[in-house]
Amino acid sequence: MSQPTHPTFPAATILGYPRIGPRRELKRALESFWSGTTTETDLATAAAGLRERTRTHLTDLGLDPQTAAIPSDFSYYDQVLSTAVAVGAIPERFGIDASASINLADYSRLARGDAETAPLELTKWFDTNYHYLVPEIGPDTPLQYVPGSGPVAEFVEAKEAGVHTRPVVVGPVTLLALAKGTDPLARLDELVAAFQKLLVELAETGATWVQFDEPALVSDNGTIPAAQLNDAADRAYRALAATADRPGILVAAPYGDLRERFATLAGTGVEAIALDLVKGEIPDDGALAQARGLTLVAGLVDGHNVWRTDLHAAAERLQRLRTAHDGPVSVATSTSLLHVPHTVADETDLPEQLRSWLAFADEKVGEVLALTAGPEAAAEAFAASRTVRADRASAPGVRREDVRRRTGALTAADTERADASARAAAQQERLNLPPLPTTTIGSFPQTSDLRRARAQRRKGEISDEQYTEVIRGEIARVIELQTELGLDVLVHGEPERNDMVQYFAELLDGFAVTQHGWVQSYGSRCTRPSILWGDVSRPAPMTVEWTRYAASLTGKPVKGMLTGPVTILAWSFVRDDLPLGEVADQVALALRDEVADLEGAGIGVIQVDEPALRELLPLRAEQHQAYLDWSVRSFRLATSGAAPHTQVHTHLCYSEFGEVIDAIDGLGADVTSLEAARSAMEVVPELAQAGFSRGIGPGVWDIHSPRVPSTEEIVDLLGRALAAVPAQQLWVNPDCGLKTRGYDETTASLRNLVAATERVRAAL
Ligand SMILES: Nc1nc2c(c(=O)[nH]1)N[C@@H](CNc1ccc(C(=O)N[C@@H](CCC(=O)N[C@@H](CCC(=O)N[C@@H](CCC(=O)O)C(=O)O)C(=O)O)C(=O)O)cc1)CN2
Ligand code: MET
Ligand SMILES: [Zn+2]
Repeated sequence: MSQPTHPTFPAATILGYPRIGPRRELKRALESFWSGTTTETDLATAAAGLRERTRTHLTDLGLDPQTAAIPSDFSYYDQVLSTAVAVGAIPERFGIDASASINLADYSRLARGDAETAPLELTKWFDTNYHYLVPEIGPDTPLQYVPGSGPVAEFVEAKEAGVHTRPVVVGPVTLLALAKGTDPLARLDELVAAFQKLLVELAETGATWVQFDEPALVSDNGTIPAAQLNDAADRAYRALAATADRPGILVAAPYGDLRERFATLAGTGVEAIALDLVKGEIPDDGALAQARGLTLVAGLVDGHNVWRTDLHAAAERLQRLRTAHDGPVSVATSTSLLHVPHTVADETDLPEQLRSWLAFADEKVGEVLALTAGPEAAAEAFAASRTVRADRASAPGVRREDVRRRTGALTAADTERADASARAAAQQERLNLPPLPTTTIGSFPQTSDLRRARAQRRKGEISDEQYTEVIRGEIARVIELQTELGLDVLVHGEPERNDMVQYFAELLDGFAVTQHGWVQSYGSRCTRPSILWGDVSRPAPMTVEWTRYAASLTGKPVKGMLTGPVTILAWSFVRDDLPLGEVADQVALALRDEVADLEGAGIGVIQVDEPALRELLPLRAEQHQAYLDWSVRSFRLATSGAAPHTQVHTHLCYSEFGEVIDAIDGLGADVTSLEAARSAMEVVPELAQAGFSRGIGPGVWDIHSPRVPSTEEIVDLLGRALAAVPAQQLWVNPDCGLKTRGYDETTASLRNLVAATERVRAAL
């Protein structure tokens, strides 16, 4: 069989670019479409404008507009959803014709659900704070390529605008590895057949290269056993490579190391493989021998963090790869730039020195180009890279002896509390809670009034005193609402927090925050990850006044609310010059002081959220234990200064808990609330089997959807939980905080939650 020939792969490229827009244009366009303020055409026009801007901008930054160097990787909501839709993998319950192009209302319905239909499940994308929609692929799910799909339309749009792009889709192995349903892998051949049609259509429209993202191949955390994954990669790419008329195939493996799967892919007939050389290693000579003639795309610029690249070190590795590999070597980012903000140039409020250490998406394009040009041609960039690294190493605040002395003096005793049953007795005596206590996870709806007040304070339009009054007014309203609803453990509602991590980062030393550094978390929702650049300490209490005020308004217990060390690290850009465990200890000690101050203010229940505990779990099994050791230890360090009669809660969400069940137990919290509603409480028996004996609050209300759960539904969920754990262990709460919900559904749902609890209590 004659191999198709393909134009040379571009020397410099990126694996993807942020699609939300430098001022979150896509967010605004989506949200106004969803609210009915604008039409589908308005949304499509806004998106086309963003894509046009991206192509022009990347061209201006120096990527070649003619040789497939510019990726076309747009998605209205999520790239996994968009790929699933392109191959027609749409669950029947949505009543959508999977063989035709989907409209944006239906596309949105898959992501968001509606009154009758539950949306696709949302979960974490590898070890990032990005969330994808879980494809549902069972034996009967339709799988057929939809002609004129997103990747083709986007390629054609760019071509007509004079830019020859490289379409990016999620690869077949990753799509199935992430899917739920009975044995998704059994559908591999049909899925590959659908992708073959995509390849043919792309070739017909003139595409020369296509990128398949296959991050599942760098992980062994998935549900598919390693051998099967390797075999699937082999089968899928042999078949794709055998497609008669097709573009060149680049398989990208971001977030880790392909290991033995590199040789597997190399043997399939694909033309190019992109390696994450930030997280992974250069393949050994034996593996490279099998890749002779292939293009290797060296991911040397970190797509997942914001520090400027050490260009000399990267150039040295590039040279090593060029020497060892018999074939072309290109330069790229290690991952899509989806995880970093657009540009440092917008951050005019950052201290100049810190700013000089950073590279966001646009600056990373410059680094890729400098590496491609080499140390001589790009002498200035190389010199600057050296200067800023030296400057960073010696800058004040990066290393603080007071902070290092305190972490250096820690002992095992600092992570131990009194015996759990003694604690439980002391807490019950103090709190006197009914069986099945009801509570919420912390935040109440973030209204536009609150966000506006924060924006006004930032611009100096209202004073700090006026802002404080707005927040106190909201706290009083939220306390009154919870009292009226009859909840048992109240919260202040977190109205003062722009974000559960950024809020703390703004109050801790060692962090900086950005003005425009928005990064997509899911759909239209974004965060501005903080930058943890130096040693961390707490100059003053951070939450005590708000909590004390809330507690002064009620006789019921009010839960203090903190974000845990692991989550603060996971949702920030963290310094790369100190082991994560040491950074976590610094953050934990700051939180430990906050716990002590909350206790001092008379607060008897304190929740330390760790929703990101699972997120940072390494993608390779042999690294799990070391991670769980430091992460669990840092949580315990933050919380174990609490007196026995202080009830410590924790909260986890947004993931499959299976692999971290023992770690959840290891956190040692008196009460643990977890997301559970969509999975019908399956985590409760898992915890019970693992011997978990402290309080459990499995979520009974899926707060990611506007649907109000009925009283009967909640009674049913509580019944399932009670089948696995004794009543005295069970708490009743929603899946997560309510900040993204409105007040109507919040009030109605909490009313049903309390009514259901009363019904179940009466039957105990
Ligand atoms: N960091 C983080 N990661 C997380 C979560 C989380 O809560 N935080 N939760 C999980 C799910 N992910 C989520 C991520 C974002 C949001 C979210 O609601 N984000 C908000 C922004 C939150 C925020 O930073 N708000 C700021 C800024 C708000 C804003 O847009 N201000 C306007 C002006 C406002 C006005 O005039 O009305 C502006 O700057 O232009 C504030 O409240 O102060 C959004 O996209 O809309 C929710 C969940 C997992 N990962
Ligand atoms: C993503 S976990 C959120 C926990 C936080 N306390 C809240 O209620 O919003
Ligand atoms: Zn949560």
